[in-house]
Amino acid sequence: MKSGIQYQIKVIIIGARQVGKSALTVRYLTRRYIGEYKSHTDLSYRQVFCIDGSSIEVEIVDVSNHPEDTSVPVTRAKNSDACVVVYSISDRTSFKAAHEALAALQASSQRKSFEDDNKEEQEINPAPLSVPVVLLANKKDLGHLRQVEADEGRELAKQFSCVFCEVSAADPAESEPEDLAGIFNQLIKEARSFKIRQQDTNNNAHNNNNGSSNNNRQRKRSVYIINRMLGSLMGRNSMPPELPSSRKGGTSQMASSMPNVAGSFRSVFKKRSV
Ligand SMILES: Nc1nc2c(ncn2[C@@H]2O[C@H](COP(=O)(O)OP(=O)(O)OP(=O)(O)O)[C@@H](O)[C@H]2O)c(=O)[nH]1
Repeated sequence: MKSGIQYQIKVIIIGARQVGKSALTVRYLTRRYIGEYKSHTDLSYRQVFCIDGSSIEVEIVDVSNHPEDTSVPVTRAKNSDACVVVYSISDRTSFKAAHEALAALQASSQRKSFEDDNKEEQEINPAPLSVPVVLLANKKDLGHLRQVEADEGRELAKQFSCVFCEVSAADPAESEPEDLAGIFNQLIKEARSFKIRQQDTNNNAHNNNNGSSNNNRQRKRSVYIINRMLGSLMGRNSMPPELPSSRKGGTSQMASSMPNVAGSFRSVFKKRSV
């Protein structure tokens, strides 16, 4: 990390083709509106911001869509710290694509938490999105061509617990209460808090793992001691006795024929195990 930089945040902008992803990114970074962008590759912008006294290097990746592919390339959102999903209010297909993108993001969050959480609970309460997400309905200035109502966007955002805003890269006066810069800054702040929480969780998990490997080492040592004691009680080449199983409600053949040894085994086990 460069000196003076406290955090690095990667924000991914995804959405269907021609919804204004580049126009919104450039509007945020330069406060200007540039009408035409011709690019078939992802555009990456880096800028250092001072937000709430923290120096944050923000990388914004404006994800390009393959001209023949109508789906949103959600896999690009992997390894990002925040995500902006864009659709155009004058294009219902782009709204549908945004819905699919949010569902795919949620599915990938769910897969991640399935690996270590209670699966039944996950089925009842779907996992929240794994990174902070904002849903932006762009081209608000094109009200006369509107195909998607603001309430539909709001409802969709509610369904996926993300922030929603109708904006216009072309005409900022059309944006909802917060300006575009306010929305992006809020998202970056949220991503920073998210990252800090995640680092804390990882550190705790790491410490717990160290603790359990120490326990494992101690457990191995106690098993070794038990084996040695059994060896001296029964002679080197004898097989260790089976422990009497209280669950089965009976004693093993070996234990009943050698009650003293079984008793010793149990007391040794109790004393030495951890
Ligand atoms: N009226 C209006 N037009 C917009 C707005 N934002 C973008 N546009 C126009 O929409 C078209 C597409 O804008 P881009 O920013 O290139 O959209 P994109 O999503 O990056 O496009 P792809 O890279 O093809 O996926 C351009 O002609 C822009 O001028 C807006 O807020 N209002």
